This record gives sequence, C-alpha cells and structure tokens, in this order.
Amino acid sequence: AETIRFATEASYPPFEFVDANNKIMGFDVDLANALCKEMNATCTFTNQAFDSLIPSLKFRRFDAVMAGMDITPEREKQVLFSKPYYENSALFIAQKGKVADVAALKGKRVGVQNGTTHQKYLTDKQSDITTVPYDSYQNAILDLKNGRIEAVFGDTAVVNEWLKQNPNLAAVGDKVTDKAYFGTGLGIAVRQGNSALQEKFNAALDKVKADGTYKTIYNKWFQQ
Ligand SMILES: NC(=[NH2+])NCCC[C@H](N)C(=O)O
Repeated sequence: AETIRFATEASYPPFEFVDANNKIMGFDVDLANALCKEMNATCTFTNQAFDSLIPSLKFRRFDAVMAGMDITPEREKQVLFSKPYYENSALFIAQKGKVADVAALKGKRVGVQNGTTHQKYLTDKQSDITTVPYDSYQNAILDLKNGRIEAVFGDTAVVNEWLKQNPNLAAVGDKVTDKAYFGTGLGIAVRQGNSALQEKFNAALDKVKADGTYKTIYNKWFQQ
C-alpha cells in the first residue's frame, strides 16, 4: 500500500496534540486515518513547527499537511488544498472580567502562533494591537495566565478547549470570519502539481461524509 506522510503541529487540541504516550492524536489524525483507509494507504504523522509546514511540504519532506490549516488565497499561491473539511472561525480569549471587548485590546499585547492566519489577520487588520508571536499556543496561554499578554487569538474550537480547561479565562467579542483569513474552512494541503493526491483526498472526503464516518469523528472531538 501507498504511504502518505503527513506533517502537523501537534499542540492544538482538539485538532492535534501529543498524548501521554507521545502519540499524535486528534480530529485531524482520526480524519486522516479514515481518508487513508478509503484510499488503501498508510498514514504517518510528524510533528513540527507550524511556520515550517508549508516549506517542508515544498521540499518534499512530506506529502500532505493537516494542521487545522485555513484555506486562504495567500496559501493557495504556494500549495493545493483539498475541499474544506471543517468550517472555521477565530476568537479572542482573555482573563475573565479583564477585557470588555475587542476595541479594548487597542495598544495591548495579544499572543498568536507564528505563521498562522491569526497572526496575519492582526498585523493586517488590527494594527493597533501589538501582536506577540509564539512557537505554540500552549506558551501563549501560559503568558496570558501570567499576565504577560492581555489576550490570545486562535481558532474557535481550540479556544473552546482552553475555556473548558481554564475557568479563569473568557472569550472576548464575536467570532471573526473574515473570508481572506478564516472563513473558507480548513483544508489538507498538498504540493502544487499534486492534483492526483488532492483528488484522492476529495473523493475520500465525499465518501466519509456520505457514509457517516465523518460525523462520528466530528462528534467524538467537538461534542459540547
Ligand atoms: N496545528 C496548529 N498549530 N494549527 C494552527 C492553525 C491556525 C490557523 N487555523 C491557521 O491556519 O493558520
């Protein structure tokens, strides 16, 4: 069977994270395995820095990237995406009672992961906010709890996970769905020119959506 080498950045539950046995788990991993099963392929997952995922894909170190990655026009200049497999949006989080709304973040420090759409959105659209880049969202949340930054900006499903774990944090403002950054959905990235793999992923996605497998995996990771 064909082996498909996936790369991800696994500090992003529920999409991907490393468990106590050092195994990469999460919604993306379960979905990838279901797709690979459809495709009669074997999936492997490697964990590395988020901002290195697209460069590594281009260098052929991997065949695909699945990392809670938004399909954006800018990334589409560098890679091919599958059809969207998850509808996405973004949300700010802060210490409970400390930040009234997004406007109150003017001049304040907000943490994001390096290379993400969150970082790009803040620098492009909210230049009054001081963007503080982190290698992982875990480190951003630590600094938020320590008061070194005022807020963190991340994907809604991931923010909801942080809220569950940290009762002293609260969401700030509404979900952000600006199409250029978050509104198109998450996709699996493959190299430009590898439309063969892109089409296989798309066909497998249709299949797992139609037969209920997608729904089962979705409910496992996103039930409220
Ligand atoms: N595995 C991760 N750390 N993913 C971060 C993804 C953040 C955002 N959805 C993006 O596409 O840029």
